[in-house]
Amino acid sequence: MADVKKIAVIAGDGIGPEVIAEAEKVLKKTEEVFGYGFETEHGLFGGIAIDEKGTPLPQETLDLCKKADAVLLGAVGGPKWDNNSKELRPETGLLGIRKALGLFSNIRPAVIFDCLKDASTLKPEVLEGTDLIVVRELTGGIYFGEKLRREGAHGEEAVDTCVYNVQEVERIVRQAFEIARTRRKKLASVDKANVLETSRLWRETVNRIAPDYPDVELEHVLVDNCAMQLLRRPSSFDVIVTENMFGDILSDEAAMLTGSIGMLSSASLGEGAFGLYEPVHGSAPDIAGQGVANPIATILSVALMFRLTFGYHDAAEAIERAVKEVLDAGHRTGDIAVDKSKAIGTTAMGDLIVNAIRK
Ligand SMILES: NC(=O)C1=CN([C@@H]2O[C@H](COP(=O)(O)OP(=O)(O)OC[C@H]3O[C@@H](n4cnc5c(N)ncnc54)[C@H](O)[C@@H]3O)[C@@H](O)[C@H]2O)C=CC1
Ligand SMILES: CC(C)CC(=O)C(=O)O
Ligand SMILES: [Mg+2]
Repeated sequence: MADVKKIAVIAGDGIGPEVIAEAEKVLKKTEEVFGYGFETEHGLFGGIAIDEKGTPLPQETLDLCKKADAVLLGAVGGPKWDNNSKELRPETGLLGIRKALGLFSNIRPAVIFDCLKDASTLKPEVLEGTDLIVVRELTGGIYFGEKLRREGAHGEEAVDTCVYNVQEVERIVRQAFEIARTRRKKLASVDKANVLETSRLWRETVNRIAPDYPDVELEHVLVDNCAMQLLRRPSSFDVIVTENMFGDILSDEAAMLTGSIGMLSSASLGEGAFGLYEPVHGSAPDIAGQGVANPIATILSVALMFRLTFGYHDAAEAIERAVKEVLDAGHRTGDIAVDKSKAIGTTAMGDLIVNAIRK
């Protein structure tokens, strides 16, 4: 058996534990089929950690993640904690873990499975050939800038500050150029440089380093236009690099090209091989506890973990092949089913994929 990899599993809230259970079955099956060794340890995180430990990100959970080779995360949040103070919000734990682990780069691939074209709200001919990656800056920008409430001339005011420095922009943009080099060699840098100073710094930085990547075709796209072009000509995008909030919003939009946000996986990376892997979706309180969530985003996040952190390309391919095989055979969870009456549940979808994993 290859050396045992330590994986910290933090399932979180809502559908988090439901989709993580299926991803863990996939881990186990790849152990059996490929002989890789995994040691998983669970940590409390998000709303459940607030309830049990009084904080969304307990120190022991952070320590568990730091000791691990990779982290598998479900999702956090829910109405129960929506009116809590900032420190006691599950989402604060999510931002905190990304920052504490130095995960500045969030990679979100949106790949269309041919057999799911009818599940998208877009016409199949618009989707034809769509295969893009959103590279989202993850530890800067308005989500992390100073926030305050104050009394203004017209009553209470709220302030969110957006800050980016050159180093933060340069490291994510270089990574995006490198990723583009391994693909169709096209990079769209998305900003709002006609209005925002942080975006002007972003664009200047992109233009300064672009000559280092003469083989990559660069376009600058304003974020409002990008939101529109993603629906108009999605197949023309290859790699999209953008700041934290724009990337958050555009990747949810890109998810709908694939048919459902339940399909979109993500990797959050820093300088080394260590990574945190999670679905792009949230805790989906509207369907939590019903056993109907689509586990594919989380299962494909395991494939990303194998490829990007462990270099287990054979197992990553086997998982992706298994997902395709199951979808090609017509199996659908409710979010991607055209005929909802034939939809299967989370566990059934997980079992089908596990059974389809082979060398
Ligand atoms: N990474 C994380 O942990 C994230 C957490 N959140 C949190 O999640 C909570 C809910 O946020 P929403 O805005 O509702 O976004 P959401 O992504 O949880 O749900 C949006 C819609 O997509 C559906 N959906 C999401 N994942 C699905 C899946 N796997 N299978 C089938 N349908 C799925 C939901 O049922 C819902 O209708 C909030 O507390 C939010 O802060 C939101 C986004 C990311
Ligand atoms: C707390 C939010 C930033 C979570 C989210 O929407 C995301 O990371 O996609
Ligand atoms: Mg989001």
